[in-house]
Amino acid sequence: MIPTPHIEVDKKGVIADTVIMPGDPLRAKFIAENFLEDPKLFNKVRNMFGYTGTYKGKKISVMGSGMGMPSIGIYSYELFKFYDVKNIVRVGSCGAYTDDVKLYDVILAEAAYSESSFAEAMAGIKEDTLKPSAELNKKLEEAAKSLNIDITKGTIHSSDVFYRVNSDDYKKIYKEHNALAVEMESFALFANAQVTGKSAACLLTVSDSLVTKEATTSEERMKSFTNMMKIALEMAE
Ligand SMILES: O=P(O)(O)O[C@H]1O[C@H](CO)[C@@H](O)[C@H]1O
Ligand SMILES: O=c1cc[nH]c(=O)[nH]1
Repeated sequence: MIPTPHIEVDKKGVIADTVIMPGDPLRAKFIAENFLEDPKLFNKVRNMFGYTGTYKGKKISVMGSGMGMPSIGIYSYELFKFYDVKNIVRVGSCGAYTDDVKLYDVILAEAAYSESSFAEAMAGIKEDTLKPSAELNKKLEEAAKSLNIDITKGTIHSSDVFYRVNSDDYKKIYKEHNALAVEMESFALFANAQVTGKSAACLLTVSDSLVTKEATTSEERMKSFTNMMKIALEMAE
């Protein structure tokens, strides 16, 4: 079924085996324009920009996912199921739940805990914690090491809500699930990888802290989170 309702590509092979996937489509544009050689725009439906180019000679794609599980649920499923994409590496921003991680630190998700009904609605998956591909994580760790970039490994929280009436709710989630930080997509991405037999992983950069209330600007979030981008690209290479 190509093109799909949300991706206008009508041929297989235009999108690479590995897709680097930030939430923000402008971050996808930034990665394509600053890191890929000869990037070609393949999708602009709903301004969800997707590009294919090469990195150190290897074909690679980068595409935005939008915010939240319904959005990444659509894009990652279409990429895995209809465009034969094998690997999706999310590169996102997150809010720290603990002082152990600081602004700009890079986190490699070892598991995503969520209260979301996405996985159960999608495929009857009842677990509230889903795992990324162990193989992709190993390669991402090796890539980070080769680039001399420190990463923190641990569980993350994939939340359906950005704003909570009780802003201290995170303390309970941190305590019960040992989640280092919060973002809004990985649980659905990992569920779709499981359902389609493909591979997914997630690197996050700490954009703000629920503990200290420090925060980066939206400009910084779009452009300065380059360490996780370099790790993901190096892994694909
Ligand atoms: O920076 P991205 O990848 O969009 O990730 C985080 O930022 C958004 C919220 O501001 C959510 O999508 C969350 O997961
Ligand atoms: O989902 C997110 C992303 C960044 N910061 C947060 O507090 N939540």
